[in-house]
Amino acid sequence: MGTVNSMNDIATHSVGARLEFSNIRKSFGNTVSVEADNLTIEPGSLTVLLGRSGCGKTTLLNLAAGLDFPDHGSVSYDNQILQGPAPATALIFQTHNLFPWMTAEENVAFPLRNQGMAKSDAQEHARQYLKQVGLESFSGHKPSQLSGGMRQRIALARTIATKPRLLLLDEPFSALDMQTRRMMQRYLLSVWNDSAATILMITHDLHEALMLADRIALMASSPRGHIAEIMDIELTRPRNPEDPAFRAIQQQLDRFLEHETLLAEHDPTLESTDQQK
Ligand SMILES: Nc1ncnc2c1ncn2[C@@H]1O[C@H](COP(=O)(O)OP(=O)(O)OP(=O)(O)O)[C@@H](O)[C@H]1O
Repeated sequence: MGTVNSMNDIATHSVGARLEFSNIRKSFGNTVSVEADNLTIEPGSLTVLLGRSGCGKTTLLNLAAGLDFPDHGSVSYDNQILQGPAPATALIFQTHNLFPWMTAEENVAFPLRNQGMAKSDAQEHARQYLKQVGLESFSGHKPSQLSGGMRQRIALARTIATKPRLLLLDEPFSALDMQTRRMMQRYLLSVWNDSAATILMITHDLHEALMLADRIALMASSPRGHIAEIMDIELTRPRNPEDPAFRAIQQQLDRFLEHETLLAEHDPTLESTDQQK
């Protein structure tokens, strides 16, 4: 579930957070999960992390959220080293984490009420955000009465309603059907345009990465979690998958992932570690 740490976080921030990973290394036992020399996520940017399964993407996202800490190096948020949960930050995972006993509207209103918003205002806001994800007529339904895709849309509405300065997304749309997925991508882009939030997102979907990102950080499996390359994606928006420039970058990314998969096939330590997950 998204977390926002202070009452002032609501609707008052217009500038996204700046993140900086400096010489970080994070291990679990003997497994190095992430090793990144330097990665800066500029305020208001939309960065996508790409890499094969098990290369350390989620670990990096957890470090950005301040839910975990590097063994070496540091993660800074607006030039302050993170020593606890990152402020004004929301996380969305593949699964939704809605409260099952609450209706869709109550779920979206809950964090707003927590931040001190009056009940009627929170309800009104919740209905507006549900409308934006096409679910206004389901505001009285409980999660169990809705499809997985609808629940994920409510989770996104609930998170966006809190107006985070940093939005961390771990494959948020991977469980959605293609049509809903495209709709959510458009919604995320409009939220990004309107809010100036900084977004750091993991996806395995190259099409999604190229439709959304203004930067793509390619993570390698060997050494695990190493940032192999950072690409600025300068395609004009709205993006067109038929654009030859779009397809050329997609092919380049495809080749990177193919190469990574081949490497992993020849490195049993990478495969066996993944299987432990
Ligand atoms: N809590 C943990 N305990 C032990 N090992 C872990 C832990 N978290 C991650 N790892 C290991 O660190 C490596 C990176 O995991 P991580 O989940 O960050 O990869 P990922 O790129 O997000 O993978 P996926 O795309 O499959 O979600 C893996 O080898 C994983 O097994």
